[in-house]
Amino acid sequence: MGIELKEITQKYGDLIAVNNANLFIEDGEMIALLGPSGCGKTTLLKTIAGLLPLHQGSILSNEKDISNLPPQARNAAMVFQNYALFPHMTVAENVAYGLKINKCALSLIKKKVEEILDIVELPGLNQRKISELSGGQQQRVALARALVIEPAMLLFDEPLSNLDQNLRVSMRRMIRKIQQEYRITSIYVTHDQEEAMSISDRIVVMKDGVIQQIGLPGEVYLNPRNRFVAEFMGTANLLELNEDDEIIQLLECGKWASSRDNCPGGESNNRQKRYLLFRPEDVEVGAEGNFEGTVIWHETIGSVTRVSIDFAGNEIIAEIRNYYKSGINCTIGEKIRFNIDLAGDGHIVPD
Ligand SMILES: Nc1ncnc2c1ncn2[C@@H]1O[C@H](COP(=O)(O)OP(=O)(O)OP(=O)(O)O)[C@@H](O)[C@H]1O
Repeated sequence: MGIELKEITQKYGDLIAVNNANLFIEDGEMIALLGPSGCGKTTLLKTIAGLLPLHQGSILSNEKDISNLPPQARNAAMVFQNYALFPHMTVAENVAYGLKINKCALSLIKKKVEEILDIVELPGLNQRKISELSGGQQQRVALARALVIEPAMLLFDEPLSNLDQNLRVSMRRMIRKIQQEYRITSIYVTHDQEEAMSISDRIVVMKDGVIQQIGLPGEVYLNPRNRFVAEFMGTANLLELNEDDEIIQLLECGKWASSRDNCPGGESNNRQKRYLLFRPEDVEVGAEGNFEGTVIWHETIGSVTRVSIDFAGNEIIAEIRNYYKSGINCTIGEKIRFNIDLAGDGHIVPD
C-alpha cells in the first residue's frame, strides 16, 4: 500500500511538532524517520497510525484519503520500544490477541500463531509467560503480534532501543528480512543513523519538526543537503569556507573546484555559512601526503583507527584501516601527513 503525506502540520498547543511534511512512501517500501530526540518523528508516526487527530494536511493510502479514519480502519500495526505486551498472558495469547479481536476461528488462530512464531524464530515458546522471556524475545513476540494480523502497513517506533548492541543488529536484520519478504510498507522511527541506513530503502531526516532531506541511505550520507544532515549521518569533517573559498585554494584541488556548481550547497546564498564536507574515510594518512597537521588524539577500535588532526586551526578526523600493520605512527603532538580525497563525493554544504 502506497502512502502519501501531504502538507502535514501537527501541533501541541503552540508547539509545532511537525511542520508541513510531504512524503510519498511506495508500496512495499521501508522508510526510516531519522532525527534527534524531539524532532517530531513519533508525532508523524502516530499521525499516520491515526493515533493523533490531524491538525493540517492529508494522508492518502493508495490515493484514498484516510486522514479521518480511526486507527483500526487503517490496517496498520505498530511495534513500540517498550514492547507493549500483556505480561500476564502467554506468548501465544499475546500473538493471538489481534486475531481474537477480529473474531478469527480458533483453529486458524492456532495455525497462524505457530507460523508467525516460526518466522520470528521463537518456535516452541507458545506457552511461556511474557515475564519469562528476555528483552529480545519479548520484542520478537511484539513483532509477531504485529505481523500476524497481516497489516498493510507496519509502523516501528524505536523498537530496538532497549536491546544490547548485538541483539539490535540481529533483530534489525530479521525485521528487514521479513519486511522485504512480505513487502509490507513500513515506517521505522529511529535516532540511530546506522540503524536507519541498514534497515531502510530511503531515509527521511528530520529536525525541529521539519523534513530536512529524503533520499537513499547512500545519497543522504554522501550528499547531505545541509550541515545538520551531514553531521547527523556520521562523522563529518566540515571546513568553513570564507567568501574567497580560501580553503579550497589551500587544498589546491582543481577537480573539486570545478565540480562544486553541481552540488546543492554550491548554489546557496553567499551570506549563509558554507562548509567543505568530507568524511574520515576520505582522509588518507601517509608519509607522501600533501598536507601536514598535528595529531590531537587517536583511538583504535578493532581494525579502525581514528585520528584527530589539527590542520591550520581546523580539526580533521581521519580513518586508518589496519593501523597496527600500516607502519603509520600516530603520536599526540607530533606532525602527520595526509591527503584528502575530494574527487568523488566531497561537497559544499550550507549551514
Ligand atoms: N503529548 C504531547 N504534548 C505536548 N508536547 C508534546 C507531546 N508529545 C510530544 N510533544 C513535543 O513535540 C515535539 C516532538 O515530539 P516527538 O515525540 O514527536 O519527537 P521524537 O522525534 O519522536 O522524539 P523522541 O526520539 O525523543 O521520541 C517535542 O518537542 C515534544 O516535547
